[in-house]
Amino acid sequence: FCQSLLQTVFPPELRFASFKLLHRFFSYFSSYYYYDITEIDGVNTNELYNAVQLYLSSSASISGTRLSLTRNLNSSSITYGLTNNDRLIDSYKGVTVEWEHIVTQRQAQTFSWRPLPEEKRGFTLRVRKKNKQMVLGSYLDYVMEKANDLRRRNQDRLLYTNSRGGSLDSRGHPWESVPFKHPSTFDTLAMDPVRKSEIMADLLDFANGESFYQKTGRAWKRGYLLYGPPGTGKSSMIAAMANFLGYDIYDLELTEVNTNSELRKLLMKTSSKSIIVIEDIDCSINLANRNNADGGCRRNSFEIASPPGPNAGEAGANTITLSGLLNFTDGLWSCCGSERIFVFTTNHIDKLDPALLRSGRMDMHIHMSYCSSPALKILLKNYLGYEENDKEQEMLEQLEDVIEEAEMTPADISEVLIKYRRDRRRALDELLAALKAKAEKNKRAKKNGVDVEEEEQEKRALDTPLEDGDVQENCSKCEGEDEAEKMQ
Ligand SMILES: Nc1ncnc2c1ncn2[C@@H]1O[C@H](COP(=O)(O)OP(=O)(O)OP(=O)(O)O)[C@@H](O)[C@H]1O
Ligand SMILES: [Mg+2]
Repeated sequence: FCQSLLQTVFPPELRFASFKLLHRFFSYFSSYYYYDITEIDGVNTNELYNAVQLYLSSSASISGTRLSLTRNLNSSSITYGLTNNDRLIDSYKGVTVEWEHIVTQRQAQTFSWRPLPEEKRGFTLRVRKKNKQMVLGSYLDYVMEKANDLRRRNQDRLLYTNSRGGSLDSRGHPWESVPFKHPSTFDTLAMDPVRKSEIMADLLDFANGESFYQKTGRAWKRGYLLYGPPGTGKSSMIAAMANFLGYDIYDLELTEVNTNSELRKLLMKTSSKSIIVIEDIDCSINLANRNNADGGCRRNSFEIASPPGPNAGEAGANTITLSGLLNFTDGLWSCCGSERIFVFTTNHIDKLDPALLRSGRMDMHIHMSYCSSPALKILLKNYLGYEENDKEQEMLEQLEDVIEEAEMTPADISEVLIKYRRDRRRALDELLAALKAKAEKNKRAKKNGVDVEEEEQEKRALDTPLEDGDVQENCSKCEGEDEAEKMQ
């Protein structure tokens, strides 16, 4: 009755004006500002709405009473969202703000090119007047940044390969991507724990170092060289890095790339927050140490050795030079994107030119070596569920006595543990026997001056059955080149 009375006595304009006056009056005396962030801004989606939804999802998952659950395409994680009129308190650098999620029914729609959703959704941000500047400035930037980070982490990792060499597909992309779900993490990686935490700290420093790189005027990139015998965990380390940082991986097969400009196109099409990997760099780059006329040694010009091209007649080296690669990794091209990690792996660090190894290129050299005692404990724990204070303590001591001399790779040790994983005692006995046999062999070899590693690789190469047209590859896949040429 009152409402209808009001409507008859006061015309709509007067009512609207008085509401506006009242609103002004209250907001003048209120100590808060209110900011509305609607989901649809006109006809476009409001990016800030999505970012707030994602940002609050992490805290909502903890304190929200009624949540909406979503899972995006290509993601294995669930995102929690606030539902109708739910509110959340957030604090940032000592400032408290309140978020409220408002969901209302949309008035019946007149014709619209893009039908709008039935419900009108939005957030209202309540901020103390004195904190307005800080909230509208760094707080909202922080929300956007956290939301981007969450979005990336929620998305599954992608592995990009340049299987087409450097040529572009119909969309102008030189890379092909597949979902990358590699189980390797720093927990599963068997290596010295001290070294492992140094690497993780270095990676975090890099990922959180945007302002440092800006301040020092350095390109926001970092190079890691993983070196060591086959089967020591170099590729596993790369997967662990990607999972640890939530970065995608670009597996760059240099021998598929023909020219420096193709290489540049490939590298410029990589996204930030990614790891660019060149495995077995000593095999992809043929160290051609050329002497110039007067016999002096010109700066090594490296040509990429490549097996004959797709057409039988095409043979010989590509025109990519290592300096072309270094020009990119050195940052000349990092203008097109930052926050990139380069990882080169090799079985033979001694074959690499110091120019490649200097800091600023390969900033951190990581030696993935034969299994040590601390690494063995990690493998026993991961494969057999073995804990330090288990009753087989005496057996562990016997293993530790022989592990260094045996010089066995984690790959070989994992093989023994996998084979007998259902019978822990048997696994430990078999492992001890294998370690003792290897240590014995090393001792004999040292006495006769034989390089066991080389011998093992040749044995492995001979054991691998050759397919038709397959080229025998051994000794870190590159020394065998002359044998390979002979066999062609
Ligand atoms: N340090 C390690 N920790 C845990 N597992 C390992 C480790 N090293 C090797 N492995 C096991 O051995 C297998 C081969 O390891 P990986 O491919 O990482 O070796 P690699 O050093 O890259 O060898 P290559 O030089 O031949 O490429 C992996 O699947 C993994 O299960
Ligand atoms: Mg590898």
